[in-house]
Formats: sequence, C-alpha cells, structure tokens
Amino acid sequence: MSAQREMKEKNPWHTPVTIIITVIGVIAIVALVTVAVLQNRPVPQKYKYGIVLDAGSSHTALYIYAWPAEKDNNTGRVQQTHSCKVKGKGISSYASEPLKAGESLKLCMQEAEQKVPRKRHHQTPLYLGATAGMRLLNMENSKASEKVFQAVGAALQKFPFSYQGARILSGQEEGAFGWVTVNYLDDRLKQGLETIGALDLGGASTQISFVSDNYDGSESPSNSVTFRLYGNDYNLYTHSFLCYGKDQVLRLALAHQTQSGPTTILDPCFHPGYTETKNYSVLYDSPCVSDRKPLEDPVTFIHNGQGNFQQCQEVVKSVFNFTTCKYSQCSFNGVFQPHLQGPFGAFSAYYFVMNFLNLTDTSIPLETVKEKLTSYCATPWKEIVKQHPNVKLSYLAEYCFSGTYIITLLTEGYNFTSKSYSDIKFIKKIKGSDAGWTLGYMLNLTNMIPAEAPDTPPLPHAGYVSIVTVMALLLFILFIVSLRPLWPSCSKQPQIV
Ligand SMILES: Nc1nc2c(ncn2[C@@H]2O[C@H](COP(=O)(O)OP(=O)(O)OP(=O)(O)O)[C@@H](O)[C@H]2O)c(=O)[nH]1
Ligand SMILES: [Ca+2]
Repeated sequence: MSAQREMKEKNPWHTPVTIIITVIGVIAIVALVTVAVLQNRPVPQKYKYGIVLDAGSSHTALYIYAWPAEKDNNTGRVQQTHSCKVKGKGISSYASEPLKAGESLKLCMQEAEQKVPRKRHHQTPLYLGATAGMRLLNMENSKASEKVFQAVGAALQKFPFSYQGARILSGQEEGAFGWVTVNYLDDRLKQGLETIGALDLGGASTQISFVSDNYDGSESPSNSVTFRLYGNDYNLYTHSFLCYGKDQVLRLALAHQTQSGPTTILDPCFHPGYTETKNYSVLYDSPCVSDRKPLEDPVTFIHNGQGNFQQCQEVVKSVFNFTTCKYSQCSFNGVFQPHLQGPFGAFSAYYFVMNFLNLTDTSIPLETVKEKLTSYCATPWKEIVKQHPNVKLSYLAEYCFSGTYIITLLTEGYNFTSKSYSDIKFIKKIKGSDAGWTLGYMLNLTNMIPAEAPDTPPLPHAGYVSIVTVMALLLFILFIVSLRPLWPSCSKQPQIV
C-alpha cells in the first residue's frame, strides 16, 4: 500500500468527495451571508432638501431643511441645516416699492444656493409663506399686497430651486403649523405622547395652539383643527390674534395713551429719562389703530418714559376686551378658549424678550417675575443704555413694555395661573431647529407626515445581520454534524489483531 493511500484510508476527510462537499458548503454559506447582508445594507445616506421663507411682519427669514432621501416618512428625521435672516424689514413694508421686496431676498437665496448641493437644486422645493404683516397690508390695500407677491415670486423664480409659490397663511394655519413643528421636533407625534402647546409671539400677531382633552371643537369650529398623524387623531384648539403681536400691541397701547391728541405723554412702559419725538401719522399708520386716530391731532408728540410696571400693566390691560364672551369661556376679545392643558413651548418674541430679561426660567414664581420687571422698568434709560452697549436701541427701549405685555397676555389674556405658569418653557430651538411654523408647513406640503403609522422593518439592520450570521453558523454546524458518519473516529475499521 502506498503511503498516500494508507493516509486516505486512515483519514476519510481527505477523500476528494468530502473535500469538494465541504468547500462547496463553505462557499455557499459565505455567499449566502454576503448576499443577504449586502442586499439589506442601508444605502449611503443621501439627503433631500426643502427651503421655506418666513415672510413675517418685522422681517423675513430663510430656513433650509434636510432629511435622509430614503426615509421621508420617519418622524424626527427632518432637521434645519441652515437659516438666514434677510436684511431690512418685512416684505409688507415694501408696499410702495414692491421690486425692493424681491431684491431684499437675494442674499439669503444666494446663500441657499451655496448650502444646498448643486445636484439637488432642481428637486428642492421652495416655499414662501407670509404672515400677519401681509395679512394687514392685504386688508388695507389688496392691490399693493398682490404687487409685493408678484415681485417676490419673480425674484424667487430666478433661482434654480423648485419654486412652489408664495401665499399668505391664515392665522389658523400659522398656529397649527407652529404646533406641528414643536411636537414633531420633540418626537411626540409618532409615539402618540402627550403633546406640547405652542405659543408664538410675532410682531403683528400672536398664536396659541394646544390640545385640550375635554374640547371637541364644536363650541367654536373656527378655532378647531383636526389632524390624523401617524395613526393618532388630534383635535387642536388654535387662535391667532391679529394686532396682538408685540409691535402692533405697542401701537394699541400708545393709541390708548394718545386718544385725546396730546403733545406729550408720560408712558409707564418706558424707562424714566427715555424721551423721543414721534409722529402721529406714523403711529396710526396701521389697520390695527387707524380708526382711532384723534381727529385734531398735532403732527408729533413727545414720548416720555416713566418706568412703572404696575401702571404699565394697566395700560396693557386696556388693550384687551374682557367684557363680552358668548361661549362657556373666553380668553379675551370674545374669543373662545378651552381649559389650558399640558406643557407649552413659547417661542419667537416670547423667547427674545424673556431671554434678554433673564426670565426664561419659569420655576421663578410669577410674583418674583413681576418684582424683577418692576425694578427693570424703573431703571433709568441712561443706565439701561450703559449696561447694554451692544443691543440695538430700538429693541432695548421696548423690553419693559414687551415683558409686561408677555406676563399680562399669559396671565390675564390666556388665564395662566401662578401654578400653570411653570408649564411654559421659553424656547428658541428644539434639537437644533428653530421653533416656528415653517417646518410644520413644509412637512404638510411635502406629505412628510403620513396619516397612518408607516410600516417599519421588523428588525434594525444590525439585528438583521446578527440573525443571518447566527443562522448561517448553525447551518454550517448542522452540515458538519451531518457528515458525522465520515468522521475519522466513527469510520474507524475494527482492528484485526
Ligand atoms: N429683542 C429681539 N427682538 C427681536 C429679535 N428678532 C426679532 N425681534 C422682534 O420680535 C418681534 C417678533 O419677531 P418675529 O417673531 O420675527 O415676528 P414676525 O415673524 O416678523 O411677525 P409676525 O408676522 O407677526 O409673525 C418683532 O417685534 C421683532 O422686531 C431679536 O433677535 N431680538
Ligand atoms: Ca412670525
């Protein structure tokens, strides 16, 4: 017997058949695992983009959002990647020179061209939504508002994005989309968690939106918006108070103090020592106050500060009407409001003002907040200017008024109590994206939030890979075991003695 033959007989593993079967088996299993894993590998992340221009009453801001191309439907996946504040005032201020409204957007649009990858430009939707400033202009002069939209549309179409139009949002939409944004960013919708109410304070209007369990929408249908999102039904209460944004409400407060057409006023909402000459025609140039202009007013009045929080609160209260309510309960001006419920996020000017005043911590008791405002308002203007050399004077002059307005609106207007005040969080961003109506608006227009919960793969990729590998190993072991009869120990010939 040759040595080679002898070895084969001693070790049957070395027969050509078993070697071939083993090799084919190993190759088949490796191929199976490779194909299965590669086939299900997540594709390298590509992003899609969307752009929304928020044409507010005081200014326009551009927001760029991005989301993984393969996961349009997943909650919490759309994020703000860039924002740009347009220089100058809001588009409604260009009523007499509409072309300039379009031009004003150029720089931010050029920035957007840089930020969105060139390959994606053509498929990136671009929306412009206008709010209370354009609502007021439209009421006052609809031709002028149309011209502004034409100019803005023409300017935006020159860019390579997929322009989807410019329009005025209704107050209801503005409130509802703000609510969608904060709840989407906080991952509350897909999980069906308790939602957060949204409080938005703009320059010309203010919105309150929340879900209240014992409110079915029937008492005041115009304040009710129903959604079905990810398989959950929401009955949202929302209201937008036109003219109750912080700039227009200041006009209302000044109109209240200049009813008789005086040449000087002593305003408790401005710091002692503050003095500015203001124009009657400028103050009353807004549909919020134009019908109250004194008949025989002088051209100007001297606006002097007095710095008295309590008296300022009285002035602010005078802009609310608490006398009529045809519903079971109202906030103010005869507007229905159900029982406040749940946590609230307060953004835009709520945040700017309370952040400046170091009052974003709502665990500070309301009484203490009022004491702090009392002392802040009483601080002489000269000192305020000295303490804040880098703050725009126009902003600086108004924090006493704005802080007083915010506290009065929340407590007297919306009926927050000393206890429920701590349910409010003053916020600017959630997980890196600005709180505001723009994200909710885009999610809605791109159908990015489905009515029903999307089917999710039962296993994440890592789980899938692990299971395939374990199964393949088991198969391999099974295969080896099935060859047991050929194992050397089993196939040993009885020894011939
Ligand atoms: N202090 C301060 N005020 C700001 C800042 N940015 C905007 N404001 C003011 O805060 C108010 C609200 O600003 P926005 O929320 O941008 O208002 P808007 O969107 O232009 O107005 P609406 O159309 O009513 O929503 C306006 O009076 C602005 O002038 C800021 O950075 N600091
Ligand atoms: Ca706004």
